[in-house]
Amino acid sequence: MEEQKSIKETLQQGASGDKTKKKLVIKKKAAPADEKKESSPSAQSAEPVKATSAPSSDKKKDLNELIREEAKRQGLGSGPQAPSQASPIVSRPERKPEPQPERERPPMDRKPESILSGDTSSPNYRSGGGQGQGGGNQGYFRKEDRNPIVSRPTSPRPQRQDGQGGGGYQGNRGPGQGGGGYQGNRGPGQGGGGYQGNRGPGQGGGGYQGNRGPGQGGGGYQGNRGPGQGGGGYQGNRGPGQGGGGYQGNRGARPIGQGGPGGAGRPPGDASFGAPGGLPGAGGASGAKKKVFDKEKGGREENENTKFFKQSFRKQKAQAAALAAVPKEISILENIQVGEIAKKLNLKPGEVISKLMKMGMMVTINNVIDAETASILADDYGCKVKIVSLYDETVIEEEKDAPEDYITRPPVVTIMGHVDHGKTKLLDTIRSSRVAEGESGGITQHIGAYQVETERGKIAFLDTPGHEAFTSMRARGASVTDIVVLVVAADDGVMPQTIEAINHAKEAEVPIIVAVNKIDLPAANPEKVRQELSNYGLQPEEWGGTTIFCEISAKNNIGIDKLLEMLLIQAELLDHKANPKRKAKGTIVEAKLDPGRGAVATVLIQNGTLRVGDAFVAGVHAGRVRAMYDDLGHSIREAGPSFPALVTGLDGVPDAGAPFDVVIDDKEARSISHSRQEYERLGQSKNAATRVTLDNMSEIIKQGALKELKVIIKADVRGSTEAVKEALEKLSTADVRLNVIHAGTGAIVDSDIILASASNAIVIGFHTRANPKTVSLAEKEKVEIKYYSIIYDVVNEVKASMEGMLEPEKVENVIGKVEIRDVFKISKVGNIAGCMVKSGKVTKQAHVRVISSESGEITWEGKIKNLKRMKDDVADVLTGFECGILLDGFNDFSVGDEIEAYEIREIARKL
Ligand SMILES: Nc1nc2c(ncn2[C@@H]2O[C@H](COP(=O)(O)OP(=O)(O)OP(=O)(O)O)[C@@H](O)[C@H]2O)c(=O)[nH]1
Repeated sequence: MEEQKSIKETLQQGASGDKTKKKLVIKKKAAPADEKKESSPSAQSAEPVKATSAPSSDKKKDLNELIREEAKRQGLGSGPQAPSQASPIVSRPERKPEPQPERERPPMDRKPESILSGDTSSPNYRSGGGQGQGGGNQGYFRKEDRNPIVSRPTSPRPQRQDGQGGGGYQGNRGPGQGGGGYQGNRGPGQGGGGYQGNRGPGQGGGGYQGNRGPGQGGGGYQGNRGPGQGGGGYQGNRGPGQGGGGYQGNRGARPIGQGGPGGAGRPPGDASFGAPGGLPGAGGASGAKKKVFDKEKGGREENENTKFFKQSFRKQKAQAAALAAVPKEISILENIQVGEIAKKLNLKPGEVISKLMKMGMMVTINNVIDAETASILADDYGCKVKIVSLYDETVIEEEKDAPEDYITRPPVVTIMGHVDHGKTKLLDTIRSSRVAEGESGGITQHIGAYQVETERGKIAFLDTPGHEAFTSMRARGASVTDIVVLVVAADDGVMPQTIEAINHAKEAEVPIIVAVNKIDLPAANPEKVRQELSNYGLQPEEWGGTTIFCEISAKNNIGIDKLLEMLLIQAELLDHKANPKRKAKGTIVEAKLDPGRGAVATVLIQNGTLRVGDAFVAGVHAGRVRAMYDDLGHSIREAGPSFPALVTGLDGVPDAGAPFDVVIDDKEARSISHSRQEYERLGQSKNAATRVTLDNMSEIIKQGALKELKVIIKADVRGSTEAVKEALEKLSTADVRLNVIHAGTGAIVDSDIILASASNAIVIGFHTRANPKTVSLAEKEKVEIKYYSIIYDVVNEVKASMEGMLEPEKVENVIGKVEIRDVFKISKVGNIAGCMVKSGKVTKQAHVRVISSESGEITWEGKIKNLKRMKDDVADVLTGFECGILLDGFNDFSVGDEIEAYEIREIARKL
């Protein structure tokens, strides 16, 4: 009773504004141990009936009376009243009594003053209305108590779904609900304590909350309300979109979207306690409490709670809206900037950045992520990622044209086959025979492609060594060839590159015509070729298959006409059409920087007609046709479908296989070129991750992503090529096949790199090197070139790589390049190379290799015996200085050869 007295005193004092006795309330926390026990869940659990009729009910009665009394004193009325009455309590909804258990009065720990003053900061704040408990603020409990208001531990809890927490009676509910206090049957996503009526999903907050629509949050008493409201404190019945803490009356009269704690007589959105908008007469009473409320800690909490609820609600709402806007599929390049993918996903960059951070990636808006990361990210938003090429990403809109304008165009033919089987000779024979037929006039020049005219019609040939043109174009996703002529030497039969060519053609779904070449040779065995090719799915027509075989001799011009005829018959069957009336569209066959004319490109027109003056985009470059030539050097004004034209007027050298499109004007051309260059820059780092190297090989094998290790071997002599090839092929295991896709002699050249790039292969140079241009191409394409001089090293290293047991890597660091400008023969000493250091430096201690200026091959490797500058022995000589070099045991060098100086460093492998 002493305690009750204290409370009463407190209430009275609180109402009169005297704050000196507030400490009395705090005393409540130190309630007698037995009383505490009674109200504790465990005690209630043991004796539920007793618990409900325990002395606490007396306390409750007294307390209720006190509160009513106080409420009356303040003119707030009691019990459920009509909303028209000028009292916040009056405006509470009438609730039908829920089938609730009897309640136990909670321990009191809040300051009554704050209750009376409208402080509903505690999420557990509850005010009655249901169960005939009358109006007035009644019942409050500490957060820690969880559910002191309704403690029915023995009441069987109705079945509920996952994610529900909180004590006290809780009706059937959906998932994700938490909070204490009585809570009626509710939808998912609700949290909060205190009595909460039947509600829709997405509600949170504590305290009494009437039956409400979805999306509401906030603590304190909140009447029946429309959707989208948040905020704490007492809030009357209101329209949608209103939030705010503190007491807020019925807001029917206020505009939608009000927030902030309410306040007496304040305008909407005012951040303080106020009167219910639209309810006359309440302003005075509530306004009197304003000061108290503001100074109370509870007020601050209220604001914080309100802010929190509002923020989290807004966040949820924004997230839901954002998710709805994410497309089902996006297309990206292999690499994409964070900002760019956010744009494509219709999300804010911040959202994407935080998602990536959750995935363990610290990124900024400008960072680039790879396609795999992008896919995982997009997948989280239910969006699929399609990886496209640079040119797909910057598609140039197709011109609409009439079907009746389409006419049959000449076929485009690529010649492919194994090395030395006669591809070049065949092309030469076809071309020279035509030139000989009297078409000469201009200066014949090699432009990489040409058209020939036969009695039956025209044929365009791509005049570049088969694999290089075909593969580089395929590597860039271009498909220009209609028919492949597979040249197989009748005396040699099917060889690795023959098979490679078949596979390339099959992959590109291009029909093959076989030209069995060199039938003039005595060793020719065309039947054997037929037999061998049958094993690769090329059944000759005469054997009941579908493949046309032509026996020819490119050298002696035998069977060439027949071959051309067969090509045209095949073309008729394919019936490729094009519209010469539309803007030109084609593919770059080859391009280079011409000293006199700048960048020039051979363009194979695939559709439309190209004219001098047309603005165009070629790959990542823009231009305007300044001049055009045919393969004979004749200046031409226009070029129609299947015509290969040499074009000048480009602002850069495009890649072979890049698309060529005529656009409206220079401005459009420059704009497309600019975006492509941007995308290209972003994509530069992409290859590193996907290319196979000796370092990452075992990891890729382990991931199961590598079933076949492709290798290109280049060696100084044919014997070495075969030996290395044989030794490497033996390394094939059940899991990984080692496939030498190309083995040749001579220096490593661009076409090796292009093939390696298209096939994801590594290049092995055995006693041979790549020239600087090829090295930079390899760097650009991220193709690994490994040099060896001992076959044992090649085998061991590749084997170790496949098994993931690499020794520390010996890294060769080229420190300088020296050109031999003179050779001095000195008897008994040997030949002294009179040199100029072209780059870096040469040191006495360095390893050196001599590279032949003629073949590009390494002719010797070893150490320097003597390094002299003028007459002095020196330790090193720097760029731009002359020096004399005596090699340790090698004299067979010539003027023009290069000496490469290098160091060898050992570094640990990073697998
Ligand atoms: N006897 C004979 N020799 C031929 C014939 N066709 C080509 N050759 C010879 O075979 C050799 C190789 O011919 P190329 O045309 O260079 O062969 P390729 O397939 O283009 O070779 P790569 O460009 O190295 O791939 C040359 O010496 C030609 O003269 C032919 O029909 N008969």
